Amino acid sequence: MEKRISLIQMDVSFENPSANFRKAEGFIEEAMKDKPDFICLPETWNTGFFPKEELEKLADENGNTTKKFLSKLSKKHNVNIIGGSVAVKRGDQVYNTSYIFNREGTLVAEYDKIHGFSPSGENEYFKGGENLCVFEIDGVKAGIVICYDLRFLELIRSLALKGIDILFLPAQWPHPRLNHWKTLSVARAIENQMFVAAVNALGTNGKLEMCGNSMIIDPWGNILVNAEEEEKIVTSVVDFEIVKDIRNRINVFKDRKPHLYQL
Ligand SMILES: NC(=O)CCC(=O)C(=O)O
Repeated sequence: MEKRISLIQMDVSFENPSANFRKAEGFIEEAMKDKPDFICLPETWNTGFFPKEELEKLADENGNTTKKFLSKLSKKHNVNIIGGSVAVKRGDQVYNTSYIFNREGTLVAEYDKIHGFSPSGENEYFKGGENLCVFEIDGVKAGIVICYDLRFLELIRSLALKGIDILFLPAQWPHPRLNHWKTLSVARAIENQMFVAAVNALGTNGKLEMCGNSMIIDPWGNILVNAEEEEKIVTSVVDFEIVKDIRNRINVFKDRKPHLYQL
């Protein structure tokens, strides 16, 4: 089974949700020229990563604006949208939440980022999620994690053990850690023998400069496409037969000895 995946590597305007919604809509329209089955947005594309003083004011109340927006566009274009993530206010907490919509414009899954990036104080401003997220769209079994979650290999192995064939990874990952972004994304693809669709942002937040390099990586660790550091859409075909093939050739999942380690 083959699917076309488009990553929107967007320069996110810091603290400017209305400009970001306009830009995301334009990019989704433009991505349709590549006839994708899946379109993916980056992390906190509504606010940037992340406003501190203005967070509560700028966060999307119950995700209502984002859900309406993604539902309308996925239905209009008959495309599945992995909605990156947005800052969402629920009750008196703010979450870093991803919404996933299918071609019919129906919300099929949502995920709250589990690990807040403590060096930036994200864990103090956002409430961390408590649930893993696995979903199926168009016959594809997928999981999602957000940015800093990438460093927690146990989380991603847990998703792989639930049988996912592709991991979506929206991010706002900055310089100077481009090397970590690339190396860890490729490592997660190789060690779990799955595709990784890693969609980073561009843009600045004070001293932080996001490093782009959105990539689709196959289970052998080949980078099928890389947006480098340009604001643009990149698209690749992914062939899910490769997942079955590599797992037959080098059957890591069969050869594991989990009684000797935690996971
Ligand atoms: N948005 C993030 O979670 C940033 C993560 C990061 O910069 C890192 O892990 O390094």
